[in-house]
Amino acid sequence: MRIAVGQMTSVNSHAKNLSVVERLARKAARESCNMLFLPEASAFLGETSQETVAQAQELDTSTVVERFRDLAKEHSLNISFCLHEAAGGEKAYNTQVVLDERGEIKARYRKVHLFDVDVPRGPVLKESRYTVGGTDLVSCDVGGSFVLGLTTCYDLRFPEMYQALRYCHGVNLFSVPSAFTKPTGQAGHWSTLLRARAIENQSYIVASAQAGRHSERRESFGHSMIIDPWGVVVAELGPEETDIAICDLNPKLVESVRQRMPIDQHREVGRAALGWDKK
Ligand SMILES: O=C(O)CNC(=O)[C@H](CS)NC(=O)CCC(=O)C(=O)O
Repeated sequence: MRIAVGQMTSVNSHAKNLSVVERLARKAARESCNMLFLPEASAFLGETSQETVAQAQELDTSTVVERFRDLAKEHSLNISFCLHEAAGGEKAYNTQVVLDERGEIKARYRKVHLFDVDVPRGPVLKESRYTVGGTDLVSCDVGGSFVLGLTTCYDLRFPEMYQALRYCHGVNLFSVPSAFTKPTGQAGHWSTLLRARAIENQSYIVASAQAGRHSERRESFGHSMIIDPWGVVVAELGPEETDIAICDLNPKLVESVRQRMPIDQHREVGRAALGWDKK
């Protein structure tokens, strides 16, 4: 399966973001990719929480979702993208959607861990002010040989979520669409945690990131990457560019890493204390 990780600088306009997404999808299709992964808030990145909630979409009736579905169909491309989904009342879900190559919704994941953080030398962000946290772990089959585990941004700091997806859902590929802050990215958290999740779960990681300046008040770290199950960064984008990077995923590499280093059989605490097991 050939995949593309897409990077962009979303703003508070569906139309502007969709025209960038169209460009990335066209390029991914031209490069014979089967799947395109887009960052958190790929459809809309609000400058205020009120704006984000006001623009939240209903998946079933949204014309924005329809545009993504048309793109998937047109290019015969599986697409992972993110938007805020209306939750009723004053809040929204921070949702990742996976479309198949016919444009059908294959999976919907509502971000579980909300970023309520006073970032050292950075902004104070309080995601829970406008977002309702999800409660379900979500995975889906992609490309025949892969089980994709859906996670979003700040989830990256909660390794137990990745382990639950690996051991209970049989995941061997994780998506981590993100809008990582610059200070936490510059401190090395982004690449270190992504590589750790890949190594400890012996799985591919596709981390599509927002990049550069969205508005006067908001900037993201960029550096989208694809990491293989041995922890090697096999594709990476820069701090600001809008582009895709490509990788051919090899299911045999997952198998050989897991066979040579069988941590699934050695995880004494995981099995005894947590009771997680393979599906
Ligand atoms: O709210 C939106 O419009 C889009 N969502 C985000 O930007 C989210 C919540 S504020 N950002 C993160 O989770 C950053 C995590 C991070 O940077 C870290 O863990 O260091």
